[in-house]
Amino acid sequence: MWHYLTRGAGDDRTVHEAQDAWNRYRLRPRVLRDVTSVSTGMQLFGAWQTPIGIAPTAFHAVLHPDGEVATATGAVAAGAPMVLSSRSTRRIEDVAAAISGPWWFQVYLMRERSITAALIERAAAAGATAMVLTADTPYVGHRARTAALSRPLPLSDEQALTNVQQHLPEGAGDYWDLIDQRADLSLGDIGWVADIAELPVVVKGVLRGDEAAACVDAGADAVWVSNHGGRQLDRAISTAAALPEVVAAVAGSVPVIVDGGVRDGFDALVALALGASAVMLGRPVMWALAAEGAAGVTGLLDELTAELRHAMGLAGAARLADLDRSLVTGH
Ligand SMILES: Cc1cc2nc3c(=O)[nH]c(=O)nc-3n(C[C@H](O)[C@H](O)[C@H](O)COP(=O)(O)O)c2cc1C
Ligand SMILES: O=C(O)C(=O)c1ccccc1
Repeated sequence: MWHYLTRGAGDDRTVHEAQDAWNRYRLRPRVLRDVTSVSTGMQLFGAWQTPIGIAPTAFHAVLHPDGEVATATGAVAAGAPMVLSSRSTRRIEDVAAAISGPWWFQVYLMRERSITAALIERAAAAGATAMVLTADTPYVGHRARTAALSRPLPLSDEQALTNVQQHLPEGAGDYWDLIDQRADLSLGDIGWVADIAELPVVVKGVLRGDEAAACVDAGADAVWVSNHGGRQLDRAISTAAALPEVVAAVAGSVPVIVDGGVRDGFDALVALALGASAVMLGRPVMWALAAEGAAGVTGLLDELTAELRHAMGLAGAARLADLDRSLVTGH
């Protein structure tokens, strides 16, 4: 499990660079601003108390007996956005029941489109307020080092198939093939997801300005700068390096979200000042879930949010809207 979570594709070059890349920026604080009360409140396909949220990650039942239900419970208590993975080990409806407010659903296009469509419909019916289409995984990254080190995940077929079982065609032989990733996903799929869900679509896994602009032209309602935590294309650039180019290219037409190597409130502050509207956490949520369940997830999100709030005040920003590009230098 440790290897599955921590490592990435190839030689882990992209994984190793992720955290250092945020640390290459430095802050240019404002002074003599009233920072008596600092708010981290944020609106993005829902209203939240913090712009620090939960990136979609697979198979939470391996980390905690309550799986994604515990993660969702932890997110709600922190007022943080949560993105539920297509590879959730808890039923979409059961996770949604743990959340009274908004949440987002991550879409993997599976080989059998009708299964993906059914998951999208169920998520929308259960109260999701946005769809996150993962674009960087036409097939899963080559994780040879992990494979050499790891044993199979302690995950039963029943857990892995929780959400798809009911949609498998009668007598389907190789169902693993039906739910595997599609390699032919395209810009047209943004509209495909939007039409089924009747909800905004975020495209996750964008690392270039021109690609972000193409997504917006194709109807994306937000773009999410991500290299999938270094698990897809090794030697892909860091998200800290890619973010400014993407922000410049979309020029305020849609919100930009970012993840990858964000580990404290200062990383979050840098990302928000560079123009991100929200900053998402992958692995840290999994550590917190494994260690302390829902309370661990809330504790993690609260701690990073408190750190962000304190740093915002010292940088002279009382609201997220006060954060701008002039606050950061470097890279
Ligand atoms: C174990 C693991 C499973 C993941 N599963 C998914 C997934 O199901 N869907 C998806 O879009 N991204 C998935 N991701 C990528 C995350 O959403 C996110 O992009 C990445 O973890 C962010 O980097 P960080 O872990 O450094 O915070 C996964 C990442 C990890 C570590
Ligand atoms: O491991 C991953 O990063 C991931 O996104 C994934 C893809 C397919 C199945 C499970 C997880």
